[in-house]
Amino acid sequence: LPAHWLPGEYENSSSDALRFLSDYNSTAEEVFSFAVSASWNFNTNLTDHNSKLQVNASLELEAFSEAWGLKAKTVFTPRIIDSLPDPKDQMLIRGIMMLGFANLPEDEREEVNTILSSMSRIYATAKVHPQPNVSWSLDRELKEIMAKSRSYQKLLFVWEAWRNQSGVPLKKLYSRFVELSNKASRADGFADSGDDWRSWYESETFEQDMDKLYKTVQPLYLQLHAFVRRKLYNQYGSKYVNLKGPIPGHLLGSMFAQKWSNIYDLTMPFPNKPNLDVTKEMVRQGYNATHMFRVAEEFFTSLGLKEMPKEFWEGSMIVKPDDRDVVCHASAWDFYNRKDFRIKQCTKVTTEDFFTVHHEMGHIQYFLQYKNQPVGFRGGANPGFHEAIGDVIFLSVSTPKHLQTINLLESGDADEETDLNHLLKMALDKIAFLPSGYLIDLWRWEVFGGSTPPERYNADWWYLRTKYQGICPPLRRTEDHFDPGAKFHIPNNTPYIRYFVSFILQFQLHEKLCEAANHTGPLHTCDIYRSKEAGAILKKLLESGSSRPWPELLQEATGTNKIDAGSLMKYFDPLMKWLEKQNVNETLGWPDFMWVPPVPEGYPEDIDKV
Ligand SMILES: CC(=O)N[C@@H](CC(=O)O)C(=O)NC[C@H](CC1(C(=O)N[C@@H](Cc2ccc(O)cc2)C(=O)O)CCCC1)C(=O)O
Ligand SMILES: [Zn+2]
Repeated sequence: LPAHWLPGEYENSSSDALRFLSDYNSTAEEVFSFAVSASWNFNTNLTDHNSKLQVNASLELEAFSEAWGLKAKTVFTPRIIDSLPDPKDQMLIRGIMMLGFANLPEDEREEVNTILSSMSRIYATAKVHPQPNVSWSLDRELKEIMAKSRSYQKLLFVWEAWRNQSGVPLKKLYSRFVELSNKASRADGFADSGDDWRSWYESETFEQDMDKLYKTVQPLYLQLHAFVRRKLYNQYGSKYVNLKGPIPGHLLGSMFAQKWSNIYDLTMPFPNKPNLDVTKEMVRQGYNATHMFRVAEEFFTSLGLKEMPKEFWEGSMIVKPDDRDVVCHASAWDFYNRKDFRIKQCTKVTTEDFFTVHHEMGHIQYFLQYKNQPVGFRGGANPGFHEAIGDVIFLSVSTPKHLQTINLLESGDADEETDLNHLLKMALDKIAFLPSGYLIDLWRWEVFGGSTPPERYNADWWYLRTKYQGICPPLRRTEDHFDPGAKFHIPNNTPYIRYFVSFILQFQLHEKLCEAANHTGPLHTCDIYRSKEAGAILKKLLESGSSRPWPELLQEATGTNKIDAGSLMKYFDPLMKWLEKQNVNETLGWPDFMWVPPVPEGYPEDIDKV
C-alpha cells in the first residue's frame, strides 16, 4: 500500500478521533476512486489484464481497510468513541472498524477476489451455440427470444441452454465463495454473511418484517398469477399449462419469469386500445441512446433536481461496443471523488431500456445529492431507497398522460379501458416481480446460514421458486445444475432484498410526491413531472445519504416510518377488483404443487433454432 495511504499516529482522545475521521475520509476518496476505476475498466473491457488490475485494486482497497480499521480498533476505546459529541462520528468510526474481506489472511483475500472476478467474467461472457458457428449472448439474442418467441420448444431450448452455459460452471466457485464470505463476516461479529447484509436495514426483526410484507401483497399476486395462467393455457394448451399447477418458468416473457410485461400482448384486457409499449414509436421517431438519457435527465431537472455533470456524458458507456467483451448488465457508478459518476448500459431503443435508463439515473441522482457526505454516508438511507428513486420517476413517465406529453403516445383522453390496460401492464412488471424479489435472498440467506448446503442448492432454489412464484422448471433439474448462478446477482454477489423493499417503498414515495404535486384522481394516473414541491421532498431525502436512520428519513418524507404496502395496494386497487371478477372460476394458487409439464416429443433435435 503506498505510504501516503497508510494512517498516521493518533492518541486515544476525542480530538484525535475527529482528526482520524478527517484523514480517513480524504484518503478513502483516493483509494475508493482508484478501486472503482479499476473495476470500471474491467467491466467495460473484460480482458485478463484488466481482471488482474481489478483484483489487485481490490486487494489494495482491502489493505487500506485493514490498516485504518486496525488503527481505529487499537487506538480508540469505546469510552472515547461514546464520548464523541456527534453520534454520526460514532457511526462513522464503527463503520471503519468493519473490515469485510480484509479480515481474511492475504492468500484467502487473493482467492476470494479472484473467485469474484472469475464468476463475473464467466457470467458476462457466457454464450449459447444453437449451431456450431452461431453464438447468442444473453443481452442480445437470448433476452429477445424469451420476450418475443411464442414457440414452446424454442423458449425451452433457450431457457435450458442459458442455464447450462452460465449456471453450471459457477457451482463449485460459488460454494467456496460462500465459505470465505462467511468467514469474513464472522470476523466482523456477524453470524454469517446473510446476517451481515440484513444489518443494513437496522431492524432486529427484519426477516419477519419482510415475511409480513410479502403476505400483504400475496393476494394481489395470486390474482395476477391465475389470470396470466389462464391466458397461457389459451396460448399453449392443457398439455403444457395446468390450471391448478405452477406455470412453466420459460413462458412468462423473460429469462427468470420476474418481468411479465413481454407477454402483455397475450393478456391485454382491451386489445383494441392504443399500445402502451412505445418501442415502435421511439424507433419511428429516431430515438437513440443519448436521446433516451437526455429525456430522462430532463424529467429530473423538471423537478428541480440536478442535471448530469459533463463528466457523466464524457465517461459513461451507454451503448455496447462492438470491439470488446463488456458486462452488459446495466449499472450506475459512483467514483467517490465527487466528480465522476457514470452509467454503463448496452442501451437498445426499447421501452424496457427506457425504464432502465431512468432506474440507473435514479442511482446517479442519489450519488450527486449526497456527494458531499463523508464516504461512510454515501449510500441509500437503506439499499431499498437507492433502488426506488429511478423507479418512482418512471411510475410517472409510464402513464399514458406523460407518454402523450412527450409525444410517444397519440393524445386522446385516457379512457377507462386504456387505464385498465396500463394498470395491467404495470402489474406485469411490478406485481409479478415481488415473489422473486423476495425469494432470491431468502435462498441466499439459507445458503450463507448453512441450512442450504451445496448438495441442495438447486433443490432449495426450485422449492422457493414454486412456493413463492408459482412457477416450475420446464425440464427436470438436478444438483448438476446451478440455476441460481444463471441470475446476474448471484455470481456478481449483488444483494437482492433491496429490490423487494424498493418495489413496495416506491409506491409510498409516489403517493406522497403525487400529493405534493397536487394530483387529483386515482394514484395510477399521477404524473409528478415539473413539480418542484415533489422534487424538494426527494432532494431532502437523497442529500442525507445513509447519515440518518432510514425510519426517520422515511417519516420526514412520507409521514410514516414503516415500509408499508398500503400505497401499492391502493395504486392497483382498480385492477384487483377487475381481476377478482375475471378469476371467479379460477383456482387461486397452485395446489398441484409438484406438477411439471411433459418434455415435448423430439425436443431438442427438431426445434427451429435460428
Ligand atoms: C456499481 C453498481 O453495481 N451499482 C449498482 C447500483 C448501486 O448499488 O448504487 C447497480 O447499478 N446495479 C445494477 C442493477 C441493474 C438492474 C438490475 O439488476 N435490476 C434487478 C432488479 C430489478 C428487476 C426489474 C426492475 O424493473 C427493476 C429492478 C434485476 O434485473 O434483477 C438492471 C435493470 C434495472 C436495474 C441496478 O441498477 O440495481
Ligand atoms: Zn438499481
